[in-house]
Amino acid sequence: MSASSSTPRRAIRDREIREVPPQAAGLGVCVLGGGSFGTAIASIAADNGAAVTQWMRDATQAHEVNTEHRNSGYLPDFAINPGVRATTNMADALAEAELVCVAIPSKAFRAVVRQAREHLREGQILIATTKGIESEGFTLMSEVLEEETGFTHIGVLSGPNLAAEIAQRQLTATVVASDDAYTRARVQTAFGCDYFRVYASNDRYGVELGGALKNIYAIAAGMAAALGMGENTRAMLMTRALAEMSRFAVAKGANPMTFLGLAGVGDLIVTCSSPLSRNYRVGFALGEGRTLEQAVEVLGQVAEGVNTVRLVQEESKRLGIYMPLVSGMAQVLFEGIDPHHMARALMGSEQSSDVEFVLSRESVQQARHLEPDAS
Ligand SMILES: NC(=O)C1=CN([C@@H]2O[C@H](COP(=O)(O)OP(=O)(O)OC[C@H]3O[C@@H](n4cnc5c(N)ncnc54)[C@H](O)[C@@H]3O)[C@@H](O)[C@H]2O)C=CC1
Ligand SMILES: O=C(CO)COP(=O)(O)O
Repeated sequence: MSASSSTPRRAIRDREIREVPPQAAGLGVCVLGGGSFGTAIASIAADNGAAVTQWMRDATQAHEVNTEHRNSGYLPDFAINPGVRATTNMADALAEAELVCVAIPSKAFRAVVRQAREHLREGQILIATTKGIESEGFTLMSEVLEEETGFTHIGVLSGPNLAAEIAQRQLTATVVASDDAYTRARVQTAFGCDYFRVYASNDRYGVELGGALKNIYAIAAGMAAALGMGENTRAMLMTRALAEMSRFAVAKGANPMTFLGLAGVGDLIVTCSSPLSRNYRVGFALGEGRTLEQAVEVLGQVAEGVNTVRLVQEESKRLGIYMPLVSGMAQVLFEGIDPHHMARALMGSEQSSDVEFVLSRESVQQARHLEPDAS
């Protein structure tokens, strides 16, 4: 499908976009990764007038992006901005880039950054968009960027950002997180436009951790939906998920306030509500009675949350952080516990405080041991 033969809806949006001044004209943007999110953000930057290259390993896919302006493997129904130039040549992809976004699943992220390393230059901005954790050392993706390059301008892009909706130019917002003001400003210039808002944060760790953690609860929400559970259940799950993920993140050094933003509660809402989320779909398949292997195979793409459950379960045990939902999910995913049974067991777990920053868990526990007349 060429840009000119795209759907009427898309054609209407194209006309709207042309009225917007290309604020990123002259800015070189390179996206590493040919999957759905990489393709979606490459197209936003091109809509903004940036000179965009997209590196991918598959030559046939690169040819399709360059000639038909679509990516049939990952976003088959959407036209890509014809300004995106795809290539399998890393040196070529990075040559003119001021801003480099890495959209590669966590398992291959470091390997691809190492492949890119010899073509990168200090002064370039490096942005991680992957919501996953590396097993070795519980390392987040922007930390991998830092470790592998030692560069100054490093950040994270994360938020409620389903790629298929961005590709339709649905109104969307995200967060760029970096302690470096220059990085934040350049990312806002590259991607901020009339359908994509880019808010700023200086809590890189919290924003990045939020994106990774919410995948766990998206699996749980998909499972709950398949089991026929209602909206009360979903609201309880999402809110307790927020309590649990904030508790973990604060223990790891993040700012709890970050979790009130787009990369915390925002991303939690979207991925716990949408079958477009791959993590939600894995959970749904598990709730239908499939094994984890079957669920992952049917999906055919990476659901980062599966590995994240295992890593967060280990890390929370190591640090002594109470995470009943993570423990329950680990039992379902890796020990074959029936999801319904797990949900019932969770209903019997500790009834602690609602918002721990208002009333601590310790206060609730202490009060339980008081005599009735001593309250
Ligand atoms: N799809 C979405 O809606 C969103 C995804 N993300 C995050 O972005 C990350 C990347 O996501 P997607 O683009 O959606 O992933 P994807 O699963 O659609 O595609 C991954 C891409 O990485 C490539 N890849 C995998 N291993 C590789 C290797 N060793 N060398 C070179 N290329 C390799 C694949 O060929 C594919 O092009 C994910 O981990 C996800 O957490 C973030 C926001 C939204
Ligand atoms: O992170 C996402 C949306 O913000 C996409 O989630 P999935 O990886 O579950 O598709």
